[in-house]
Amino acid sequence: MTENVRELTVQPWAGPPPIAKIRVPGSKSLTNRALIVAALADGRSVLSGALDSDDTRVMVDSLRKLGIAVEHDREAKTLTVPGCGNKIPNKDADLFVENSGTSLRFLTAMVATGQGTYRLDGTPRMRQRPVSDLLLALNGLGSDARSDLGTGCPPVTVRARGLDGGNAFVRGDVSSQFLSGLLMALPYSRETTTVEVDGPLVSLPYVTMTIEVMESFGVRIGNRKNRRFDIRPARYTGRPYAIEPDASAASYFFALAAVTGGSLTLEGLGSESIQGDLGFVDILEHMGCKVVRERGATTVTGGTLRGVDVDMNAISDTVMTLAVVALFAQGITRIRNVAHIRHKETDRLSALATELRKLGARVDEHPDGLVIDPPAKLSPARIATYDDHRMAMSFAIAGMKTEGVTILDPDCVAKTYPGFWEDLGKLST
Ligand SMILES: O=C(O)C1=C[C@@H](OP(=O)(O)O)[C@@H](O)[C@H](O)C1
Ligand SMILES: C=C(OP(=O)(O)O)C(=O)O
Repeated sequence: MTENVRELTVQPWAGPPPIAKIRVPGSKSLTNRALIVAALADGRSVLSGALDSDDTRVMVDSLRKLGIAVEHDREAKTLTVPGCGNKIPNKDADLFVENSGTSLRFLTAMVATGQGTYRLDGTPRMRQRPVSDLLLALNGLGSDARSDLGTGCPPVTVRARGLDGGNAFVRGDVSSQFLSGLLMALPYSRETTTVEVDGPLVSLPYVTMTIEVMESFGVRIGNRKNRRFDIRPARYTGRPYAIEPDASAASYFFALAAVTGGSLTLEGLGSESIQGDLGFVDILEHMGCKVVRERGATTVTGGTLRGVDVDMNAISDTVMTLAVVALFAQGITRIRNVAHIRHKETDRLSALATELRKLGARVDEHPDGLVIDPPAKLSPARIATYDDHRMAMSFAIAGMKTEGVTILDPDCVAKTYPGFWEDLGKLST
């Protein structure tokens, strides 16, 4: 790969298809959940295998501003969290979460369990990402949480006086992070709370993940039926907690195996994984890859690829990865039911349509998805990344198969995977 400050031209894979074992860094979603739950807990937690990236750094910085002295051992990849036993030490804090959706939504719910005034803000893009449905739910439980500019987005001020409990409704079709944030905070309400999801719930596996992390720290959700959750007052207990490698990050290596005909084993991501995004390999299998699922590892071996028609609502962080794999398949690929990805780091459907077209694909953009008709031969292109780590990492895989793919602003991968280019480079050496 040749690199300068602003762009990176990916060197196509040369030589026999890759056969390798890889371990990607820790899961962003598990690290940020474990941090919230450990911070509220009684006692100390040691999180091992934790991710160290922009999204987890802003979470750690925010917890420190709340007075919770999280220690980070970079070498050992551990975060040590002295739980505050739900007594958030600082009564006034300004939290800046850059463009981390999980941090913004989870911290907003967490601080509402405290007593004090907390302001949360982020990048200009974070200021366009919705949060009002979470604020409405918190206000229904006795909080005073506002979107300061009246936009329904950050900046947010929470004047916290603890949560009463009772009945809450939360919308589920914009982001599952509202519900996940609420669920993690609600054991600290004064009374039992029943949360009901209004309408459809996107990204469902992330809610299951939330419940599993809560259970690992000793809190069980009572009833859980028809998108209705009963949460009784309870306390988390600090503990050692091991974080799995990130399944969304793994998707780029699974995709590389798929398009090169190689065989890549992702270690630490086996049949026991609690991350929905590992389901990405099911789609690759459908497209013609061979998939071996074991305890502790998953292997994808590339084959002749055919287009698919797939609902990706549950695993939408891998939409961009699939869209790039679709460029190398025979026939059309249709991706459905992911309108919610227009609210993420960028409008991902629009960004994908624009950049896939630069490579020569014919793309129809629908309100909730894309239809991708791959070209006979890809054109060289300069790929804009829209400050979206997943645009950069996904289109890197196109560059591993095609001459002349240049990724603009490649460092945006730092949001979840600062070592991505290095890890990809190591495979070819
Ligand atoms: O809860 C989580 O950890 C996440 C939920 C998903 O967001 P939405 O629920 O907004 O789809 C996902 O895109 C994000 O990267 C992580
Ligand atoms: C959507 C993402 O992140 P978040 O919502 O946590 O900012 C992502 O990592 O793809």
